[in-house]
Amino acid sequence: MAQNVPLVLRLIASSVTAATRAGKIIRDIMSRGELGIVEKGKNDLQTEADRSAERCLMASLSQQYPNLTIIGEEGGSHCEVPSDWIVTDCDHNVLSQQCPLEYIDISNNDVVVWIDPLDGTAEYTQGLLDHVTVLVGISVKGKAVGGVIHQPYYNYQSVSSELMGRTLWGLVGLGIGGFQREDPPSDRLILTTTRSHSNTMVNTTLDAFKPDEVLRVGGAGHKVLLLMEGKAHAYIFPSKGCKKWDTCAPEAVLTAIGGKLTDIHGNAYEYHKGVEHPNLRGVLATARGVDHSSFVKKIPREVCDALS
Ligand SMILES: Nc1ncnc2c1ncn2[C@@H]1O[C@H](COP(=O)(O)O)[C@@H](O)[C@H]1OP(=O)(O)O
Ligand SMILES: [Mg+2]
Ligand SMILES: [Mg+2]
Ligand SMILES: [Mg+2]
Repeated sequence: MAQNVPLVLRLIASSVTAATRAGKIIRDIMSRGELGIVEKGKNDLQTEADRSAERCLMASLSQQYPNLTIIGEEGGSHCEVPSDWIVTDCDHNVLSQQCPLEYIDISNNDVVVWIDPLDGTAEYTQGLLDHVTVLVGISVKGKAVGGVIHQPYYNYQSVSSELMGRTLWGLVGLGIGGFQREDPPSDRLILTTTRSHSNTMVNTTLDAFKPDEVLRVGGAGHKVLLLMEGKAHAYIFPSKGCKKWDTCAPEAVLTAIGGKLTDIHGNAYEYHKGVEHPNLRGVLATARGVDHSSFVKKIPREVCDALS
């Protein structure tokens, strides 16, 4: 039955189960306590959880979609993975959805999958566990249209390990699942930004908005969740450092819910397979119902010039 379902919907349905399995691997590695931290660059860590979660996602998706371009943050080799890391079942709720007409005839060549096996690595190593997400983004003809965000430690302070975690998905033109959206308050301005990759440009920009509150938290996935939960109006990161695998899934899910994610000039990023990986012009994302262009206009001129 799944074979009759259009590729994009099938991919989201497979990504929901694969991302959930990857989240279990991330929790198991933390419980064992051997993180195997490697420094990839300045302020840029990788752990055994990043490597193992990526191998789980890569093996699971490439087995089912052998002709698809799949790009993962950790760029790991395709070595053997434990058989119980390969999950090939689909989420039935996603499969039963009506696919928007524009994606019915999409072929393998039109699609690139962007995988961030563990977003918020710095925070993971510091025990800020609910900042961690697993991101699977699906781009079609260069646009971020589908996404899965799995938060393996959602509710970890209040429920047992079998009950913690949540997985949400979105497809532009269809909507979202696994999540109840909320609007941010109308009487105050709340911004969210990086906690581990801040600099003068970030702080100058935030000051220009005169916010009532700034939530400095980890992860691109986590910050977009805050926008969709009504806990912040905008996610502002006027700096280099984020990459396509950080923003593809969050952009798609946020767009599907009515929000927007662009560079700081208000222009969309491209996600085709030849694109450069870094998001060189920063990130600006706004919640549904928030005027994105008014945020673009308030970014200080010198910051725009530095990221042009
Ligand atoms: N300078 C950087 N070097 C490496 N990764 C970065 C950098 N800045 C941002 N990122 C990635 O973007 C995510 C969002 O940024 P931040 O948490 O600082 O708001 C980070 O969790 C990290 O993803 P990852 O943890 O998957 O490597
Ligand atoms: Mg990383
Ligand atoms: Mg990331
Ligand atoms: Mg990562």
